[in-house]
Amino acid sequence: MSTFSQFGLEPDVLQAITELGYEEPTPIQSHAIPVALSGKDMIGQAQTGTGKTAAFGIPLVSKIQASEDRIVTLIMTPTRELAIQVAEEIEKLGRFKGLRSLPIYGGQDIGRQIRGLRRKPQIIIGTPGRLLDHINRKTIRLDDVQTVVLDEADEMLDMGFMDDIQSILSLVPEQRQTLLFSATMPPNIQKLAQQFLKEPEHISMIPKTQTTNKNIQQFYIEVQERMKFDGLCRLLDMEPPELAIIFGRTKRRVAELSEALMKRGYAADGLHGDLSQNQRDAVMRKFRDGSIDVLVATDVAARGLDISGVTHVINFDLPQDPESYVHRIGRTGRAGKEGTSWTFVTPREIDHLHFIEKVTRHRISKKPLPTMAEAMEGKQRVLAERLIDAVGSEEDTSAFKYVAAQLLEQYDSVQLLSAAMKLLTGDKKDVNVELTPEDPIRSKRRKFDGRGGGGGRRGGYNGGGQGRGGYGGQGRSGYGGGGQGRSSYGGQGRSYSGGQGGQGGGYRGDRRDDGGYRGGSPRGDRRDDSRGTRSHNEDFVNI
Ligand SMILES: Nc1ncnc2c1ncn2[C@@H]1O[C@H](COP(=O)(O)OP(=O)(O)OP(=O)(O)O)[C@@H](O)[C@H]1O
Ligand SMILES: [Mg+2]
Repeated sequence: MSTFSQFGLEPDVLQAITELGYEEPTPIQSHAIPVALSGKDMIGQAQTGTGKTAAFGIPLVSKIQASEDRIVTLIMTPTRELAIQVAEEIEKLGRFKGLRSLPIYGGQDIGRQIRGLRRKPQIIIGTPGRLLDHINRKTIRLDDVQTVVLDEADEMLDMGFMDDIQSILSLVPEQRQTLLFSATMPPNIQKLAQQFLKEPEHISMIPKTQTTNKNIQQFYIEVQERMKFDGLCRLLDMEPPELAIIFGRTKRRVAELSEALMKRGYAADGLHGDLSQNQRDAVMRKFRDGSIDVLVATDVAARGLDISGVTHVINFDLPQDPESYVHRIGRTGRAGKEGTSWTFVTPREIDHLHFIEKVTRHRISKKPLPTMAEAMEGKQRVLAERLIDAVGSEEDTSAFKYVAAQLLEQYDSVQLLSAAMKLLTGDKKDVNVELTPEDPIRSKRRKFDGRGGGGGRRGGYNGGGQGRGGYGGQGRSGYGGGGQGRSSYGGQGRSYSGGQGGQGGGYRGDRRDDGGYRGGSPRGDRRDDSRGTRSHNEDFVNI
């Protein structure tokens, strides 16, 4: 068993780790911490919810002196909520050392950020757009940065941040350490890695057999578009979640769906890029403290968010690409906990679902749409539990006792209790709800021959291939860069499992699809045209 003390960390950092409740390092932490401490560039890949934040957070707080009064570490994340969350974890890791960190993200008052910068933080955690804003205003200087972390690096590319990242990194000294993390590493990450990393060590803890987290039970339901909403209500009733995140395809979809759920009596709210940051913060707060139990969101919530108590993820709309699927469902089943995901698929989208299964190398089990009877049964079970809990609790119900006794004298007890339960359900099944239908996702045509090297324009999906030194290198790299610890990026990586090289990966796919698949530019289909040509900003894409 490995322990945190084996890394030779300072007592202040070890104390912070203990306070966070981390007893032993997760596999990615065991492997990544020594490499990051050594100063090497690194690409770290591990499944969702397995502690990648601390895998880069621990070494970077270890390297900073509390007396330092310049920005020496820069962490970039694709979304604001993630910047806030990562900043909180870094703050906790560095607090006994007395380190100062600051999140810098769009939508927050810039004056407030400038005041925060006067405290001379050593660590900045930011989204690219707002970071550039500060750089242009000369409120942030990157001349002294020694370590850069790109969290969710592939998503930043996908959102069109490549130019911004390039501009930002051109201002960071060449002599720096760059770390890149994500649960998924599609081939376009090669471009980023080649440009910004120097002989990176590739550490992948992704097992050959499955890219999604094994703690997540995955189901899908084939359902007509017009039946989705009723299906969703039945699902929520049949298997009431502690907390659930429901993903919709677009901002409009999320707004409509959260509204509709509220109308039907669910404690839900929506999160998407058209809300003000104050609204976004309020929704996240309500979800984290449990005052709502259903968060409806665009892919803005797909990456990195770590909310304890999320038992269910529901893809109301099928995600556009396998990476999005992996990350969305990864909002549950974190830190060793169990989780369940449900995905709605319209009949015309079945091919696309199979494509996701192939790339993630996991069969998603088919389930029938819950029946009304099953939904009702689930609801009744929960109500009965709530009532029994209330009877057993210390709560004072004496004020109702007299009237209860009177009612029981006049009416049948079963009838009375049933009526009370019906009222308690807050059932609003009759409220009319209409959603604008979404077009089905078109399946991307890609080949999965599972043999040979990356013959396609962009190389293989798995980067399997003959070429030495190329992306994908020699090893039988799996999707996203290789089975446990196998070397991918030009053979720089370590091998933890001692695999043999030579064969191409499984679902390689040469990606000679029409129009390219997740290139370096913003996802066309997520673009929100009403915003004109604003670019390089999370507000630009339709999340
Ligand atoms: N060593 C550890 N022991 C116990 N819990 C841990 C440990 N390291 C991290 N955690 C917890 O695991 C959860 C997931 O961590 P984190 O958010 O860093 O995952 P991740 O790998 O970055 O996931 P994602 O790919 O979704 O971003 C967090 O709640 C974190 O506090
Ligand atoms: Mg993360």
